[in-house]
Amino acid sequence: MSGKLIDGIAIGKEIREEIKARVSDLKAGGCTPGLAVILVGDNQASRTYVTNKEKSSKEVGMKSELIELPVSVSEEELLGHVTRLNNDQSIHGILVQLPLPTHINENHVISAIDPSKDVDGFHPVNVGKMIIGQKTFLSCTPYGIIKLLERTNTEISGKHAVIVGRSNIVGKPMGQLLLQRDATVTYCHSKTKDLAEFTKQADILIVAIGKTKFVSEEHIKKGAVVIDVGMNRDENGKLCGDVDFDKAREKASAITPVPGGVGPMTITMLLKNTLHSAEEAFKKETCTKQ
Ligand SMILES: Nc1nc(=O)c2c([nH]1)NC[C@@H]1CN(c3ccc(C(=O)N[C@@H](CCC(=O)O)C(=O)O)cc3)C=[N+]21
Repeated sequence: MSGKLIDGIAIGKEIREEIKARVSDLKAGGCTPGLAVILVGDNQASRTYVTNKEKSSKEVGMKSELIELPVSVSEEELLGHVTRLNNDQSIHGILVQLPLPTHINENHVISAIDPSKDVDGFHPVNVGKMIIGQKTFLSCTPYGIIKLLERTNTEISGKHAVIVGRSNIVGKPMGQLLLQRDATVTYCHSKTKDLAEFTKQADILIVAIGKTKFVSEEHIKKGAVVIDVGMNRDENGKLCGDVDFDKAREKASAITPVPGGVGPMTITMLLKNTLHSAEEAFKKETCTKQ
């Protein structure tokens, strides 16, 4: 057996076409959705993601503002930029690219973003709303994975979802979103004993640990849907996931590749959240005329 490929590029493109149409409606009403991205330092990987985000936002007709700050920037100065963007009516989404240099407290920065512009869904208020099922910005990667499952008609209700990884931005919110959709959820992490015993029970296996080809056929139940959130570089500098794709595909019924799986969906959901924020501003008549 060879599992079906879950094509994040194609599904992302479909959703971005829908976003583009709605952006065009908003612009016809005089409101241009605006996304601001703050990039601190010059980490090459971060720069690549940020460039992709800018390109994609322009493609759907949004305004994109990149604020580049030196690695030596103080927390106070960074917070000053956040405050300025909070008060800028032409900006509907603010993203501070993580990780930040160690002399800056990430929690301070995330908490300073106006929750109504927190298109990453990282602000404690939005995380809280997400957990209790209130409408809010959902963290882009887990949200994108839900869309991948929905658009491939993967049943979630009653299924056993096993999440490997418990980060605040992927693993934890992922489990909550699946729980809301009536999955039975198991979290595994670096201290889990006998990982394969758990992952082999998964109908839906989500892997977000950041270790190249860590998960392989011995971890996977026949017919499982496998979602690879990993973004690693192998010894040749080639982008690869946390899952040994070729071996895992033999057992999976469907699987995401890296690249071309979860990554393009993350960016798409960021645009969707930004659109949403602009639509709310438009309704409240606080979206400035461009
Ligand atoms: N505040 C914040 N929000 C984020 O959403 C955020 C962040 N910080 N820090 C870094 C991570 C990483 N991330 C990715 C987004 C898209 C791709 C993506 O599009 N990947 C392509 C390949 C890109 C390539 O070729 O290098 C793919 O998988 O097909 C990857 C990674 C968002 N992040």
